[in-house]
Amino acid sequence: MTPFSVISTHGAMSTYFDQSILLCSQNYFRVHTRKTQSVATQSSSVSISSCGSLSLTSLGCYCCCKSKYESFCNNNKKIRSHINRSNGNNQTNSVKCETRDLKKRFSLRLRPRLRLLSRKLKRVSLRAILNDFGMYVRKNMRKLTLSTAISVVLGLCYLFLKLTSVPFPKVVPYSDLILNLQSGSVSKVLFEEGSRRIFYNTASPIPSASAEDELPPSDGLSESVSESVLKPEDVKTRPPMGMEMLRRFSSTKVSTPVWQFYTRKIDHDETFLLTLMREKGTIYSSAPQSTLTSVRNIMITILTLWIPLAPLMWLLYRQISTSNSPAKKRRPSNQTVNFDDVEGVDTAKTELMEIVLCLQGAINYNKLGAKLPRGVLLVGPPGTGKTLLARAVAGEAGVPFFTVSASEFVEMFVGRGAARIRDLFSIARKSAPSIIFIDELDAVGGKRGRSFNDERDQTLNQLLTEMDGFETDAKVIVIAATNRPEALDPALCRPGRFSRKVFVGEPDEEGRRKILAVHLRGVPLEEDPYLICNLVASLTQGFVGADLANIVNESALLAARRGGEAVAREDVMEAIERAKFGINGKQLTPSALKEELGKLFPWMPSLGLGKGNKTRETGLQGPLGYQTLS
Ligand SMILES: Nc1ncnc2c1ncn2[C@@H]1O[C@H](COP(=O)(O)OP(=O)(O)OP(=O)(O)O)[C@@H](O)[C@H]1O
Repeated sequence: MTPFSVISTHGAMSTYFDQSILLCSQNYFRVHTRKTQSVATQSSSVSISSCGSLSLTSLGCYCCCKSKYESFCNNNKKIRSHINRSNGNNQTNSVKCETRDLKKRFSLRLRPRLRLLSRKLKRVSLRAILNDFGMYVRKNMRKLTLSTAISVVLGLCYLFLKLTSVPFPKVVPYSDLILNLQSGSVSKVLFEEGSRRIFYNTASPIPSASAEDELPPSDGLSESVSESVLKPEDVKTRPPMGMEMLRRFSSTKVSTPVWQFYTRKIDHDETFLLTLMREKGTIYSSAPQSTLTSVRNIMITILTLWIPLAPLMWLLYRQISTSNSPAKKRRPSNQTVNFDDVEGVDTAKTELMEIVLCLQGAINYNKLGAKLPRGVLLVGPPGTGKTLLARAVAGEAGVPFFTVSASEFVEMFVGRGAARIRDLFSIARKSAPSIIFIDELDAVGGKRGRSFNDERDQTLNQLLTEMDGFETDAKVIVIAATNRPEALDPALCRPGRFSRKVFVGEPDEEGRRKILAVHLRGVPLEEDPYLICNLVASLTQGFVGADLANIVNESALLAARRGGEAVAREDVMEAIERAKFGINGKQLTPSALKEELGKLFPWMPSLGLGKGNKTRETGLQGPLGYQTLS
C-alpha cells in the first residue's frame, strides 16, 4: 500500500499531512503542507500544490472537512508509522502519481465529451432544424439570391475560361527569333494585329504532341493562321466548337500550343525582320486577335480587377443609394410631449403657441394677408429645452414631426447632403401640414465660403432653396435649434426663411421651480414637493432645464441606492453637489477641489493654482466656473 492511497477511517481523506496548519475563517480555510498532496472530501476533491493554499468557499464543505480533519488527526499516528514503513516505495509512488495527474490533465476526455454530444444530438430534431433553416432562408432571401447569383456567374466565368483555355507558347527573347530566322529553322511566323506579339514555329517537331492536340485550336487567332498554314482537309475534319471545348475540358493531359514560340516586336525593326524572312523564304502572315481571346481577356480583366474592387463598390453604392437616405428611413414620430411639459421658457412658449394655432387653423392669418412663418429658429444655451419645445409644438399641433440632426446631412460625397435635404423636404411636403425639426443647425448652416468644403456649401444652398420653394399653402414649418446663432449664414436668417428667432434662455428661480415641479411629478418625495422645489431652485442659480432634470434623476437614484422608499432632502442635496462638482468621495471644499483639478489639468494657469494665488480661494466661484453651495 502506498502512503497516498491510505484510507482514513471515514474513507474520505486519503493523504498524508506531515505538518499542517488549518486556518479557518467564516467561509474559507487554508491548509499548508510541505509536500504535494491531494485532499479528497466526500463532496469534493481538491488538489493542493506544495506549500500551496486551499480555499473552499462553501461553509458546508468547511464543516465536512473539519470533521474529516479531526478524524484524520486521530489516525495521523497510524498513517505516520505506515509512511515510515513504506518510505522506500515513497519516491516511485510519487512519480506514478505525478504521471497519473499529468495523464489526467492532458487527456482529451473523449468519453464524457462524446456522451455530452450524443445527449445534445438526441435533443435536436430534424424538423426543428428544417424549420430554422426555412426561417433563415425566408429572412435572408435577398442576400441569398444575390450571393447565389454571384456564385453562379463566377462559376460560369470559371467554366468558360477553363473551356476556352489555349496553351500558351514559350516566351523567348526577340534575338532568338532573329537567330532562328538566320539559321533557317523558322517554318512560319504570325504577327498579331493591334499588338506587338509575334508567334513563330520552328522546323523541329513540337515535343509530346498528343493526338488531341493535333486538332486546330478553338482560338480564332490560331484558326486564321492555321488556315493559312494547315491543309484544307484538316479544317474540314474539325469537330464542332462546343464538342471540342468539352473534350478540352474533360482532358487532363497538358496540350501542346499550336505556336511553339512567342516574342515581342522591337520598334523600327520591321524592315530588317521582313527582309530576313523573305530572304530565308519563311511563311509569314498577320491576323487580328480572335473574338474568343478578346472575350477571355476582358473576362480575366474583370475578374482580376473588379472582384477585389467589389467591396469598395458596394460601400460606395450604400453611401450613394437614395434608399439609404435618412428621410426615407424616417417616419413621423408620435409625440407625447405638450406645452405643459416645458416650463421656465414662457416667452418662447407663447411665440410657438401662435404657430400651433396657425397650423390648427384657429387663427385665420390668410384673412389679413399674412403668411405662416416658414422657419422658427430657437436660439439658446445647451439644455434649455429647445428640442423639447419643438416636440411640444408637434405634440400640440398633432401633425407629423420629422426630426433630424443637421450633422446627418454632412456627407463625404459631394451632392449627397443636398439630396438628403431634398428627400426630407419632399416627404414633409407630402405629409403636410407637418413640422421639420433640424437640431444643431450650425453643422450645415455655417457661413459659406469660409472653407474649401464644397459639399457643406451645396447642402446649405439646397436648404435655402427648399425653404424658399414652399408653396404658400403647403403648411410645412421648419424649426431649427442652435447654440451658435452668430455662426449661421446670414441668408438663413433673412425674413422668409428663419424669420422668427426665439431666444430660449436660462430659467430664473421661478422658472427653475416650475421645471423641477414638472420633473418631480412622478417621483415620490418624503417632504412636500413645493418645499423641495423652492430649496433646489434657490440653490441652483445658472442651472438649465437639463441640469434640473438630471438632479431629480440623480436624487432618485441615490434614494434607490440606500434602499429608501421615497426621495429625501439629503438625496436631493447630494445630487446638487454631484451636479455642481462631480462625483468625488473627498470633502469638496473649494481649495480641495482646486487641488484636485490642478492635478488633473496642471497646464491650465487659468485655474490659479500657483501657491501665491489666493485671490479666488475664498470666492464663491469655483475654479472652472462652478458655483459653490456656500
Ligand atoms: N424648459 C424645460 N422644461 C422641462 N424640462 C426641460 C426644459 N429644458 C430642458 N429640459 C429637460 O432637459 C432635457 C434636454 O433638453 P433639450 O434637449 O430640449 O435641450 P436643448 O436646448 O435642445 O439642448 P441642446 O442645445 O444641447 O440640444 C429635456 O429632455 C428635458 O428633460
